[in-house]
Amino acid sequence: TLSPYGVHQKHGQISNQRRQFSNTYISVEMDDATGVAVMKMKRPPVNSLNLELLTEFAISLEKLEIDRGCRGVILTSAIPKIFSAGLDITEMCGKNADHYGEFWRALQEMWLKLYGSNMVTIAAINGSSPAGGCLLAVSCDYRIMADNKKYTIGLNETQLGIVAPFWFKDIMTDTIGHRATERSLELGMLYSPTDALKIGLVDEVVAEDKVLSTASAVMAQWFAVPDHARQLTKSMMRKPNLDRLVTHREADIKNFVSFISRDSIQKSLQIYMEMLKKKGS
Ligand SMILES: CCC/C=C/C(=O)SCCNC(=O)CCNC(=O)[C@H](O)C(C)(C)COP(=O)([O-])OP(=O)([O-])OC[C@H]1O[C@@H](n2cnc3c(N)ncnc32)[C@H](O)[C@@H]1OP(=O)([O-])[O-]
Repeated sequence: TLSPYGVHQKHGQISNQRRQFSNTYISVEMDDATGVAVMKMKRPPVNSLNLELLTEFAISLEKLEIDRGCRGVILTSAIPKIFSAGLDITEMCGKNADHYGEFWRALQEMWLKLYGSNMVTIAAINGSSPAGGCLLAVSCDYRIMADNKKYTIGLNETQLGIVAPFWFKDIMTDTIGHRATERSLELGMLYSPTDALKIGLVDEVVAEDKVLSTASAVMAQWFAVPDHARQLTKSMMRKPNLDRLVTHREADIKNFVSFISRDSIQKSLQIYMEMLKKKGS
């Protein structure tokens, strides 16, 4: 009952169809022949992660997780030149404490689903990927970035006067090591694809038009390993980080809400937003 990619039989027959579902900000194309879903973020102009996008992201992943035909997800962007600009700064500015709490909880939820997924997750980074965009990429099993020196990736939070929480830091440390993370996070560094490859922040840099095809080829390699063995290994590697957030989830929300509500932090974010708008005009 297994195809060459190990696709399970569903409803008694192997289906050879592409299925699509689309929300406002996320579209998913599921290929039943390969067991691979391509999940695209589509929130112009820069795929900034607002509450709705984060919620749709978590729901879409959950749907794929329970879909027995789906073994892997390629995460990418429908917007040229931008993977994701990270958290939507307007969600963290001028709102009330309840809103900040709800927003942070949605971010945690999305991350627990993505980082904790049983599926093979591959980030096809087809554009810039700062802060929360980098978090998405680093939470996947494998990262392929488009070779364009205008694109950058990294956790640049300190440049905005804000601080990446412990769970961003933990997975960055697991990816590039303690010393590189310390320097990178303190300085809020953004790396070109070549530099990101050098420090191991991405696994491969390929021509822009080869990002998706490379992701499919890498997926086939990961599918060659029996699912149960790969999944148990992934869980063994990632469980401590997942447990740490689950255990400290409420404290993490409280911490974010009190930090982001400070006048000085609100001022920093406003100045950063004005700078972004000036640059764009
Ligand atoms: C608490 C700790 C955790 C925090 C984690 C985070 O992720 S913090 C987030 C850290 N993230 C960053 O530091 C990334 C900041 N963004 C950038 O560096 C660049 O936008 C870019 C390189 C992603 C794209 O460059 P480009 O030249 O292609 O595009 P452009 O620059 O011309 O922008 C177009 C429009 O989008 C707007 N807008 C942009 N980003 C955001 C946002 N995150 N949110 C909201 N809005 C945003 C921008 O103002 C402009 O609006 P306008 O004027 O049309 O009304």
